[in-house]
Amino acid sequence: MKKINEIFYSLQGEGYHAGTPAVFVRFSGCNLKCDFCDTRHEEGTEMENGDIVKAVEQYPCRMVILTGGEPGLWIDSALVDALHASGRYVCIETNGTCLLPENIDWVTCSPKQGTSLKVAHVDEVKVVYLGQDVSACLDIPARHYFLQPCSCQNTDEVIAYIKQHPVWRLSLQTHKLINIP
Ligand SMILES: C[S@@+](CC[C@H](N)C(=O)[O-])C[C@H]1O[C@@H](n2cnc3c(N)ncnc32)[C@H](O)[C@@H]1O
Ligand SMILES: Nc1nc2[nH]cc(C(=O)O)c2c(=O)[nH]1
Ligand code: SF4
Ligand SMILES: [Mg+2]
Repeated sequence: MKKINEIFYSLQGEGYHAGTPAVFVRFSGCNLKCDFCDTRHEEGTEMENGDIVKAVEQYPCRMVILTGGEPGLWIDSALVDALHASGRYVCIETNGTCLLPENIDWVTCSPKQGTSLKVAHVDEVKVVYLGQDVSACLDIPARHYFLQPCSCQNTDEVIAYIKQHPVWRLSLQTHKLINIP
């Protein structure tokens, strides 16, 4: 059984796949307590892998985004296999502190200060930028490096930093700008 906070259909708002229709599976609970966290995730309902796949199958898109809370606390290769068998492309949003199954299609890692990473494979690094030293995040091997303003509040600061350090790209939380989930 896995504890699920919500399953909803929207567009990926952030990072490399921004604009892509996706079903979000939000797992309950997290091992960190980031001051800036914009998500309520503690409440939840217990679901089997089959129930999760059935809920995802209500929607016509190919992309599924496992998020939370911290989905790495819950997920296993059997869930990812079941989503693959249902024809889905499986992405995860993770803080990187958990070992993940290797069959996930796309890993977005958002490292948090003072934590050590256990995630083995990362496609995109996406850091919430609040003026901290982010240079060590570039040591994580990945295909893309994004800085994301905190709740769309400090975009000017993020743009200025990126213009000085052009290995980074801007990720806006576009869903908040257009008022969708
Ligand atoms: C809610 S977290 C869930 C997944 C995982 N726990 C993590 O932190 O990556 C999803 C994404 O939202 C980002 N995030 C959380 N609060 C934010 C905020 N106030 N502004 C911008 N991004 C935020 C996280 O850094 C992460 O990239
Ligand atoms: N539209 C939309 N895109 C997102 N990308 C990552 C999200 C998350 O909370 O993990 C999120 C979210 O909550 N909504
Ligand atoms: S790791 Fe992710 S879900 Fe957990 S508190 Fe931080 S931003 Fe929120
Ligand atoms: Mg969110």
